[in-house]
Amino acid sequence: MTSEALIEVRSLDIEFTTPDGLVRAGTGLDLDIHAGEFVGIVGESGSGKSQLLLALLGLNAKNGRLRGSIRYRGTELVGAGKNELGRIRGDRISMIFQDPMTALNPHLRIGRQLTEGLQRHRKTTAAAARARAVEMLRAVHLTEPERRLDQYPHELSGGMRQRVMIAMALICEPELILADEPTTALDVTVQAQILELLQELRQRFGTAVVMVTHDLGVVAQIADRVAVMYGGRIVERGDVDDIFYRSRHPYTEGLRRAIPRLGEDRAARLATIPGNPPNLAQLPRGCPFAPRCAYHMPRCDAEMPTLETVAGTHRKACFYDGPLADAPEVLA
Ligand SMILES: Nc1ncnc2c1ncn2[C@@H]1O[C@H](COP(=O)(O)OP(=O)(O)OP(=O)(O)O)[C@@H](O)[C@H]1O
Repeated sequence: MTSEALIEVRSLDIEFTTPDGLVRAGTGLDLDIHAGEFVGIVGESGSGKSQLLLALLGLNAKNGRLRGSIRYRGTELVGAGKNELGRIRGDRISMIFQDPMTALNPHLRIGRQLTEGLQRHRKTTAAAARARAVEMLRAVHLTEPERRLDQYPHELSGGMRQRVMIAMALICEPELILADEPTTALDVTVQAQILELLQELRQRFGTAVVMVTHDLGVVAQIADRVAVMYGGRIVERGDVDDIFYRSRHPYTEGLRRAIPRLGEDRAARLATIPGNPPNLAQLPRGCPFAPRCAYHMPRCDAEMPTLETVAGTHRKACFYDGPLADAPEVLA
């Protein structure tokens, strides 16, 4: 892995104008993504993870606005024109979604969908594109790749469709793949296979991956670095071990407790963090996690803590400096 930054996000705000007021899906986001690394972005539903991912591709709703800076190899993406974004999107940076059915066209054969991006971004003959599509389907371990090209998405299982999406995302050999909950819609066994596949392909092609998930356990297995989001902010980030074994943010502690463990009742586990995430249209003045935080202090209601260095590249945005209740715990 090199230390070259592919993406530099600085002071990024992601806002939506709505009848209920301004929705702040992202506030003051700072993040670097280096060539070849696997970055996990974790948080509960509504914490702004998906919007951050979409912002990296300049994809934003009509009522949305980006402020701040996102540089891809030095090129500013905030405010970039359609042509510039179009050149990067699908070619240098591509995306995998949670539900392959929303990204795959049900009326088009797999082969056509796979080769479309290649033919748009590269001058490739139909025969060469088809050969490349077969090669990619092999790379994602789909059996009978030639036959798959002539099939429609509904003829494949959910896991197979996700493999097709990964093949589609990889076909132009992007430098970065953005994956939004790519395994959530799949059953546990297939989930593990897809994660393994992403890891294998990353090593083989040297592609960086940013994966969004609500499950800290998923990124534990696979990520090099992790950013934890809450209320549209990154509240803790660091190496995967910083976040798992040396976490210093009470919210991360809550997420860690919510990781499925063998023999545990799922319903009981999900109740680990009491209360609800904040309404992004009515964020409090202080720390948005304060109302749910077991380490809450009066100062937390008045001021928002900024990301401070814990050690090395480990950062946390929290005024509480003592040990967390489960700090010595090592995950099984
Ligand atoms: N076009 C829009 N207009 C208004 N609000 C929006 C728009 N798009 C997203 N939001 C809001 O932005 C917030 C962050 O959404 P986002 O999808 O990034 O969260 P998330 O952490 O990925 O959660 P999930 O796992 O549910 O997707 C949500 O409250 C959502 O309602």
